[in-house]
Amino acid sequence: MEKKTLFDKIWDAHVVRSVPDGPDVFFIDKHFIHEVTSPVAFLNLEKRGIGVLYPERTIATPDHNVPTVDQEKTIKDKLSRMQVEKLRDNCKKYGIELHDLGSAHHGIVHVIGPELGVTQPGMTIVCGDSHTSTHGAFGAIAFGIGTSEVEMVLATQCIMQSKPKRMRITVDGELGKGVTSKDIILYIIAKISAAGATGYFVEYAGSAIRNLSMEARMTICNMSIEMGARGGVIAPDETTFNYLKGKQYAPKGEAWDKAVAYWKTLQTDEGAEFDKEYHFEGSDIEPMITYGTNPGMGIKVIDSIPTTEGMEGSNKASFMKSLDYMGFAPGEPIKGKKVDYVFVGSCTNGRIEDIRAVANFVKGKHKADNITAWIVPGSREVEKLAHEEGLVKILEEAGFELRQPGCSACLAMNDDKIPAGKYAVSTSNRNFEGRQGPGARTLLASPLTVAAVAVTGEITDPRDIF
Ligand SMILES: CC(C)[C@H](C(=O)O)[C@@H](O)C(=O)O
Ligand code: SF4
Repeated sequence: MEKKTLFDKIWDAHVVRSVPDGPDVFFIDKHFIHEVTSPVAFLNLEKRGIGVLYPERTIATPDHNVPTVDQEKTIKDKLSRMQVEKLRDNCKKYGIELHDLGSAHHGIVHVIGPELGVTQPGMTIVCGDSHTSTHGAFGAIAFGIGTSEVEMVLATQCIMQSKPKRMRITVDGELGKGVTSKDIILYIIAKISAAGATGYFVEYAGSAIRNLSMEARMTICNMSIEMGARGGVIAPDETTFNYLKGKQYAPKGEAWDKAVAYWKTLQTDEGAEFDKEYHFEGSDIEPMITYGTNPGMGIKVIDSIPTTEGMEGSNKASFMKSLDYMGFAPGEPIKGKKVDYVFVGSCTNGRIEDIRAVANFVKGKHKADNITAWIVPGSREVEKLAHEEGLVKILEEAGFELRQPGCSACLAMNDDKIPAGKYAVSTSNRNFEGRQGPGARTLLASPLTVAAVAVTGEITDPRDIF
């Protein structure tokens, strides 16, 4: 029998039509939409007089443009208000489930999908958003699409896709103290570069991955896109089933047993071939941080920024441009650099385990005077749990400001911006120029490292202050 990868099994089960040498026509099980990339898609549908084929397969939430204070009031920013209102109108018109501001399951689209149990193994999931890759943590094929594809999915529940190449990244062994899944993915991207997986769909495997919680797995799949991959996937297992069991949209009763039996087949067959393989050792990974302006420019917190030795021409020029933007010099240690802001949030690390990790770390401590500390839950559900578990109290006593759910300072599309020239150590996934505000300087790290930075006011190895 043909040996298949997990990715191929799911892909092949969703091909509606194969065109020789052309893209496959591919069925989409679930479609998430938000206010940024859906309005034009709906507008075009309307112009063409086409409806939404399966409204029950689409789920909506406003997340990017929303303010994270006073969400119950009218949105002040006109463009943001219009976008959120458009989303509301479109959902109403086409009968699409909307998790609106203030409702029990409002939040970042990639946080609420798993939380509701909409995201399940074996599914194909798309959204007009690159970090749709997050959902791959459940053993689903999930990837970001453009606005014209959003339109296509709304109208036909299908898209046309060429099959990507297959890559497997195996991480084996134990992780050291203070090392989190964010460090694993920052380490991988630093090793293979921000373009290292371009054209591939990545499967993450190995004992270090298997041992991670669902939330930690989501952090890894979330950042697959930051190394150019189309998406990332992790085979479902007991951790996945336990997470999903009882969730609102998870199958129930007999349907659950049937689903689990199928989900258990979603493994890469022994001997199946990948186009490219990487192996890493968990024990080589240490707390990581980025120093430059793409997520591949990462080092261990204890390391120095690379020198330009061996770099030439445009590589050297872009490296220096990046360091100039960051206000850093080649070869200098990153530890001890002064920081102005910390941001805990986003679809990478805005879930309850992340907030727990930060709260446990800062309990009984206080943020440094030079730090503004924002903590933004990924969803209302996360916010609720953080209150119930007493985490909000701990964080507020430590000087953190709790804001309402949304993308917030992950990207400068709403009011939460880092001022020009200021340094922010952030649990999000992108450190591009201007990402957190014009001129803002972003360093990506794990929630634990961010907590340590909040307490000392400078780049710190979390292992130094456990
Ligand atoms: C606004 C949206 C289209 C964008 C994306 O596709 O990822 C955003 O979520 C991001 O993280 O940059
Ligand atoms: S939290 Fe950040 S990365 Fe995630 S969807 Fe929002 S803007 Fe994109």
